[in-house]
Amino acid sequence: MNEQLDRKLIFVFTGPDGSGRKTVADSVGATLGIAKVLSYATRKPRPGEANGQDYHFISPELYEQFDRAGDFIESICMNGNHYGVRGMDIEQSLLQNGSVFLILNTEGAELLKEQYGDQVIRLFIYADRRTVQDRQQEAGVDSDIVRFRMDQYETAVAYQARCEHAFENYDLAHTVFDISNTLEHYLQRNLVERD
Ligand SMILES: Nc1nc2c(ncn2[C@@H]2O[C@H](COP(=O)(O)OP(=O)(O)O)[C@@H](O)[C@H]2O)c(=O)[nH]1
Ligand SMILES: Nc1ncnc2c1ncn2[C@@H]1O[C@H](COP(=O)(O)OP(=O)(O)O)[C@@H](O)[C@H]1O
Repeated sequence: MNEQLDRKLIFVFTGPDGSGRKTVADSVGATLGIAKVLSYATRKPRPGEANGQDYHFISPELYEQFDRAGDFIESICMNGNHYGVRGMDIEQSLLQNGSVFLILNTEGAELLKEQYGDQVIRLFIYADRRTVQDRQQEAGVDSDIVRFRMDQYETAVAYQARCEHAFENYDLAHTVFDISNTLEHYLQRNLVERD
């Protein structure tokens, strides 16, 4: 990757499903004016979700086409649905927008770190098991999906040790404030280094 892109940062929000990664990430992104790089997903949008806002919702055929072309820098299959990020989207957004953020499960966070090294800052978002389960149930997530996700809870929590930062998420405003402060330090340091 060229030197200009090297200096920009890729913030990856990760952690257990239901911990609040999307909610927190979108709020931090809006607070700091950082652009989101969206994943492509073959699942159907849920009520309230929009194409181009939550995911690029695409058909399995188009997903397969991108996959065969080698577009996905990382890709997973979960509950019969495919999710992936195109490397070209990350690089284009870094060029156009400066630093960017993504929301990924722990495997995706690890693969991005392997690929982009020091440019990737992993932000681990967590809450206790009971809270995470209750939030998903309240949000109307299908009970089979909640069960599947809770089976992965301990494995996901163990990934905290590998992340650059970890933030508990109980009081949303507090979480967003803490993370925004942390990221501002990175962004300012990069500006100074560039002078
Ligand atoms: N590795 C990877 N994980 C992803 C990607 N897009 C979404 N995910 C994660 O895949 C899991 C399943 O997503 P989904 O059931 O749709 O839940 P959502 O988080 O409510 O969208 C979640 O943990 C997502 O964060 C991706 O491109 N790569
Ligand atoms: N701090 C919080 N307090 C209460 N509810 C929260 C908090 N953060 C997120 N939520 C809610 O929890 C649910 C899961 O959050 P979401 O951002 O979708 O999690 P994830 O992306 O980690 O799966 C959503 O209904 C969201 O509104």
